[in-house]
Amino acid sequence: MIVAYTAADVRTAEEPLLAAGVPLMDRAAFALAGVVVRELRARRGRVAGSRVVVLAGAGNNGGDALHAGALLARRGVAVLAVATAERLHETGLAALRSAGCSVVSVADGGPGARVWPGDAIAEAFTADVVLDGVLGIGARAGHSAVRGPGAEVLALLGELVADERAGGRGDGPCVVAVDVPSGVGVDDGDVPRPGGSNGSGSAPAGEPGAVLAADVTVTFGAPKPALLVPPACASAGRVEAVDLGLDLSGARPAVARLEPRDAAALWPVPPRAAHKYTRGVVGVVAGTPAYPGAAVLTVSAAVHAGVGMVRYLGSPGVTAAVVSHRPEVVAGDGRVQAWVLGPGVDPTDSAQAERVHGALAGVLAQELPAVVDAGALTLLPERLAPWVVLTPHAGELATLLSARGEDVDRAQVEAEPLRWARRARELTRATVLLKGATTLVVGPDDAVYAQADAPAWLATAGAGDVLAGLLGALLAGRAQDLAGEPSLVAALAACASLVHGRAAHVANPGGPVAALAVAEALPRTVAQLLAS
Ligand SMILES: NC(=O)C1=CN([C@@H]2O[C@H](COP(=O)(O)OP(=O)(O)OC[C@H]3O[C@@H](n4cnc5c(N)ncnc54)[C@H](OP(=O)(O)O)[C@@H]3O)[C@@H](O)[C@H]2O)[C@@H](O)CC1
Ligand SMILES: Nc1ncnc2c1ncn2[C@@H]1O[C@H](COP(=O)(O)OP(=O)(O)O)[C@@H](O)[C@H]1O
Ligand SMILES: [K+]
Repeated sequence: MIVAYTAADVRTAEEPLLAAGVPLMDRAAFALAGVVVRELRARRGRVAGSRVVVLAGAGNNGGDALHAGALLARRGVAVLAVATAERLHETGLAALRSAGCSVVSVADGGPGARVWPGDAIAEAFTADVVLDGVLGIGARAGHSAVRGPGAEVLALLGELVADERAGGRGDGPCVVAVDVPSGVGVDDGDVPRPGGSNGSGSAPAGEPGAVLAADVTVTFGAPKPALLVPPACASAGRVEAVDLGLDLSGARPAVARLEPRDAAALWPVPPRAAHKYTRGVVGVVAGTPAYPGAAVLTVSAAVHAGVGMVRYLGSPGVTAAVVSHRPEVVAGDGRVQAWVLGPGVDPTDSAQAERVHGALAGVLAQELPAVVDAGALTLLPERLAPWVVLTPHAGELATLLSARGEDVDRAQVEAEPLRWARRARELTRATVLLKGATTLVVGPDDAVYAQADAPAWLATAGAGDVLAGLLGALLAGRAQDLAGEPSLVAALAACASLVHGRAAHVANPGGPVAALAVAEALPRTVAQLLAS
């Protein structure tokens, strides 16, 4: 599991080490320089003779970058530091100068010759590596946007680098972010607008913010939430965490990301003496005559995920389609350990709406775990419970929140997904799984998971139905454990997202996938996870 800690928790953990004179910055800079050396070797085939531009802000983040620059210079790299502030980290600047590097400044009164931002950008864009050490965890929450001349350099260089990457020429610089890409909301993953503020001013997904997107982020002590949470995580590139020996055992992880071995440990493997009822029964209310396919996809996923039994409830016509596709399915009501409610359910279909309401009453009264998706998201009572997992995409979350008095649209949810997923959890008391390229889960006690396991090929109609069926099977399979451990529900939701994403890879590595193929890849995916 990868766990991220807030800036405040990392600072608190640094304090005793700094007080004891542990040279944390030296460790950070040494590791940072090591990553740059590896990137230079891999991308340019050499270290000595390469060019590195260090963008350095006023604080310790700049200090890390300057010390790393000095170490690189001693290995024959031509290093130019560009100061984005009037004053730079003192020992970092001294180390850089004594290693023979040049320093220029885009800030008035800064060290070295004053240069225009355009000149600094030209130097950076033609370098082999750019180190982004403008701002780290010193960014103020809610106001993380870089201020001053550094903002212009980062924004324009960011645009050039993005264009170059999109063109696929491969001759632009490798961008290495120091600790975090400068300017992101460290704890919430926001990306501010160019020249703007955070919050409602955040850049909508897809638009560039004033952040220089990194190829690699070298993060110190522990990953920070922004490296896992969208939209900022899209600017982090590969994340390399450097162990500084911080003791974070007293701190609560702010965000977690399950890895395959975690998912394997969470997966319900039937014991020798299992029978279908001990393995769990999942009830599915999905599909309407207008959307029969959603029912087929949901039950297919549940069957392939390996549940003890699937019971299906729907109109006679849809039931016939379901059973003809999946003869394992049992049609009609009966006892279940978990429910999946809503895929392909048109809320105006009174028969299905009634089944959803009936199931929900049992869910709340008997503490039965449930997945609530798509059409059923508009059929909910005000308050739910943590064992209910809502699985909206951004548009559905905006609708759900708007129905509860929040003034928010899809673009705003995409700009601040963690904030709005948390708000939905607060308002409904349910566990919230917000689907996207990175899927967020916010569970009881505000536990947050961020999973990014899927290829973009998974963004296809019906993929959400597969996730709902898969998660329902998982909840049914672990229903007994859930009763005594409500926080498990969020971990299981994250686990389902991981398995779903990996199944898309397994279904057709490197190419397009159909939703049904993802469901059919589940048995192999789970087997691979359990074997690894
Ligand atoms: N402690 C250690 O030994 C270790 C620390 N580590 C490293 O230190 C980093 C944290 O360093 P930090 O605390 O100095 O904060 P940092 O991110 O450099 O920014 C503060 C400076 O930026 C300025 N500034 C603030 N907001 C701004 C804005 N919006 N736009 C522009 N400027 C802004 C602010 O100026 P002010 O606003 O106060 O005038 C201040 O000068 C951390 O990320 C990690 O890299 C690791 O090496 C481990 C060892
Ligand atoms: N860019 C992307 N990369 C990876 N996965 C994605 C991306 N966009 C969406 N997904 C995933 O694809 C699925 C789409 O689900 P959903 O929007 O509910 O589709 P549908 O309602 O048609 O089934 C979700 O699991 C989501 O996390
Ligand atoms: K930085």
